[in-house]
Amino acid sequence: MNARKKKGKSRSRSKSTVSDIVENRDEYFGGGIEKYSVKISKLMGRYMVANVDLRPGEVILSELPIVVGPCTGCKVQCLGCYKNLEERTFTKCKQCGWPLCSQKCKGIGSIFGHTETECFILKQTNSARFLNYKNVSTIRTHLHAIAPLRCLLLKTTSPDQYNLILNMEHHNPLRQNIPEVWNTNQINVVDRIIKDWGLKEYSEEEIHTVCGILEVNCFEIGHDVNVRGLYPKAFLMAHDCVPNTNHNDEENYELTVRASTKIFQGQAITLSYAYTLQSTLKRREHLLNNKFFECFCKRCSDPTELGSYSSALLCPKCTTGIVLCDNPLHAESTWSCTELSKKCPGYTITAKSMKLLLDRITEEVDGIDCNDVATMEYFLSKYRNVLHPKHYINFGIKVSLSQLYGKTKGFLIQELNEDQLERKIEICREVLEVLDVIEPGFTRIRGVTLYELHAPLMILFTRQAAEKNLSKSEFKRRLREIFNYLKEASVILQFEPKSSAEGKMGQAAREALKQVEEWQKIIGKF
Ligand SMILES: C[S@@+](CC[C@H](N)C(=O)[O-])C[C@H]1O[C@@H](n2cnc3c(N)ncnc32)[C@H](O)[C@@H]1O
Repeated sequence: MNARKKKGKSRSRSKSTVSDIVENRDEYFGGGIEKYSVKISKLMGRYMVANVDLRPGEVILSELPIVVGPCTGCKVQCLGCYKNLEERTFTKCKQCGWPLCSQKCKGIGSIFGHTETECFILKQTNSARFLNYKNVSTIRTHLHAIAPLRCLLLKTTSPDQYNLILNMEHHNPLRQNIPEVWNTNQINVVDRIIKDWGLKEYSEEEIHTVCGILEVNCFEIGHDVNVRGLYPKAFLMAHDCVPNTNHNDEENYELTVRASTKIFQGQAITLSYAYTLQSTLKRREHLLNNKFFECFCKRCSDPTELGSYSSALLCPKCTTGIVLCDNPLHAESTWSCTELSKKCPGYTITAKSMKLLLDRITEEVDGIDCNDVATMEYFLSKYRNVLHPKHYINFGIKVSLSQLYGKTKGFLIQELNEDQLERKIEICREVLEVLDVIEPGFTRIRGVTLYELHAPLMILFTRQAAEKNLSKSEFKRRLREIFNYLKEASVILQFEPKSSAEGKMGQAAREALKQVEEWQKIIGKF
């Protein structure tokens, strides 16, 4: 699961209507000191609401996981630390024979790694005899059973934690009717545990339930590793396509959830289970197939996606009109030109044709090298009369360009000419305009984009200041602008892990800010 409206306007977008609230659930409510309480609605089940007004950046909760394990669809990983083992030499656990990065892996015997109990069970069941080390990639599917096994082992080692897990949503009745989901779990998890390993103390239904709980409630965590974690409280946050929280996890998998915007008392505390930079169609499809519910949030219900135009096309008939989905809550809905004046003779496209068009364009984008600035710019130009400038496909390209200008070979920041610096500024501003709608407030991507924006502004400023082309007031205005972007970037990025790319960017922002503050001392307050 993952994490955002303009500051100060959040109250109007509280997720649950009063009539939707059925009952208060106080069992998660720790003696009045928690910043949230749990309510239950017919639509969403249990969900968190703020007990007090929460400021952007404020910690809502911090907690260790109940269970950590490999994701489904992962590559072959170390059972202790989850390093990808497919592109490196590795070893087998001397006891149980399952893959490890080394006999000294720090995850051996660790509570969120390869525990003694797990090792004992995997050894006792002689489970490694099913692992074909001659064809390593075949081991991938065997790892699907590890996280479910870790949950099941809690039944004896920590019954309280097991009961906490069993209290989570599994959507068995819905998942049972999706063969790809149910049958895959039957083969990779249920049959593996019961038939191959002979662990008959668990029923098929119980194992399917645990699989469902992991699918519905896990957070994707870990740094440079493909890991999922089940947390005792954070799972209670409801989904919203413009969430109001952000989260991070530390080396020890501790998860910290912070408010990304102001959250008013009584408002739902939300995160996005889908990728916010995608279109409504894609997000809703993901939520239905992976989280088993239909999203009816304000963004999904609005053809303009709250003015972010993430799904909008340009009209091929009148060329100025915007083509939007007639009913975004129906995947099969037609799309029409919304130009109301007489300029457009009328344009409608079926859902099927729209899908074909977007699939073709997506294939083209997927073929672009992730460092190829020129081809990305060519793509934007090629589709300038087809895709709305803020369409999610264009937006993805612009996010990449906002970072590539100044960073990639041939486009290093000091090498950029004035036009290229202006282009970086233009793209960063366009990206921020959309982010202010779909990922507002203290969000990682806003922090990064603000930092990216300060850099070309600073270079242009120093070049022009050196040429003495600036009046005193212009000098101060430009410096103030840079200062403000840097300040916000450093505030947002201070919450990122120090060793991460974003954490390092936060550090760089703080250092650049100090330099600007030094100039301020010389030239006076700007
Ligand atoms: C991680 S759980 C959240 C906790 C869950 N509501 C409970 O009572 O255990 C995710 C599930 O909550 C429900 N849910 C969360 N957000 C929702 C939303 N915006 N609309 C409808 N259902 C939602 C869906 O059933 C989803 O599969």
